[in-house]
Amino acid sequence: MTSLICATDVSVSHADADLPVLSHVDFHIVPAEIVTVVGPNGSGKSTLVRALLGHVALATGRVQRAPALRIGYVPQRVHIERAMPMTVRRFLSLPRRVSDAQASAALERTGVPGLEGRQITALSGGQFQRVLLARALLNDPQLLVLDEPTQGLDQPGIVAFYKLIEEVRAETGVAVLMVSHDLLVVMRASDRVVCLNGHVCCEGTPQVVSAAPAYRAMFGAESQGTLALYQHHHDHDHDHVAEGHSHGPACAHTH
Ligand SMILES: Nc1ncnc2c1ncn2[C@@H]1O[C@H](COP(=O)(O)OP(=O)(O)OP(=O)(O)O)[C@@H](O)[C@H]1O
Repeated sequence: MTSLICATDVSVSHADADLPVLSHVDFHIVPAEIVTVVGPNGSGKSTLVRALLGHVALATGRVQRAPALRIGYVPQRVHIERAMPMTVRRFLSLPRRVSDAQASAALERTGVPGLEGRQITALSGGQFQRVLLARALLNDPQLLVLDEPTQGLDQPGIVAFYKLIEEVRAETGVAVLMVSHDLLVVMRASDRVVCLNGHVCCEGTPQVVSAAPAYRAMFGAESQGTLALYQHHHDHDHDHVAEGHSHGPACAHTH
C-alpha cells in the first residue's frame, strides 16, 4: 500500500548540539494505520514528528509525503493557546473558519458536545484534549499527528482517549501517528510501535516490540508490565472485566 509519509535515512542535528538528535531513521505510515512512537525523554520523538511534517531541516535523508496530504496536527506544546481567553467555538475556527454545524459535529464526534460557548481556560484536561482533537479533525485529515495527546490525563482519561482514537479511525479511515509515554495503553491501541532513541531501536507490532530486548532494556520494569499484558489472553477489554479469562503473571487488575 502506498505510504502517506515515507522517510528514508533521516538525520537531524540542532545547531547547538554535538550529536545528531536523529540518526538514519526510516519511517512510514500507510492509510488507516495507528503508529506510535515511544522512547525516553529527549530521544527525538518530537523532532521525528517535526521532520516528517517538514518543519525541521534534514542533515541526511528525505521525507516524501503523499501529494496534497491533509494532516491534522496537535503539537505537544499547546499550553500557550490554552492560556488565551477564547471560546471553544472561536478556537475551532482557527486557523481556518468553519461553520457552526461543522464545529458542533466535531465536538459531538469527540465526545464533548455543546462546549462551544465555554472558555478554553475553563476546560478540564480531558475536555481540552478532545477539543484539540475536534479541531484537528475539522480539515477531514488523512493523517492525524498527535504529540503526547494524553499529557496530564489520569488513567481512565487516557484509556478513554485512545478508545476514541480507535473509534475515529474505524469511522473515518484516518491514519494516526502518535508520540506517547503511556506504554501500557498505547501498546494496546497501536497497530505498530516504533521505539526510538536517536535511532530506531526496534519496531513492529506491539507484541513484537514488547518482547524485543532493546525495548525491555529501555523501559525496564514498565516494559515487563507491557509484556504481561500481552501474555494475558483476553475475551474482554479492561474497561469491563468479565468472567472466564486467564491472568498473566504480572496482571494487576482484581475482580
Ligand atoms: N530547536 C532545538 N534546538 C536545539 N536542541 C533541540 C531543539 N529541539 C529539540 N532539541 C533537543 O533535541 C533532543 C530531542 O528532543 P525531542 O523534543 O525531539 O525529544 P522527545 O523524545 O520528544 O522528548 P520528550 O519525551 O522529553 O518530549 C533533546 O535533547 C532536545 O533538547
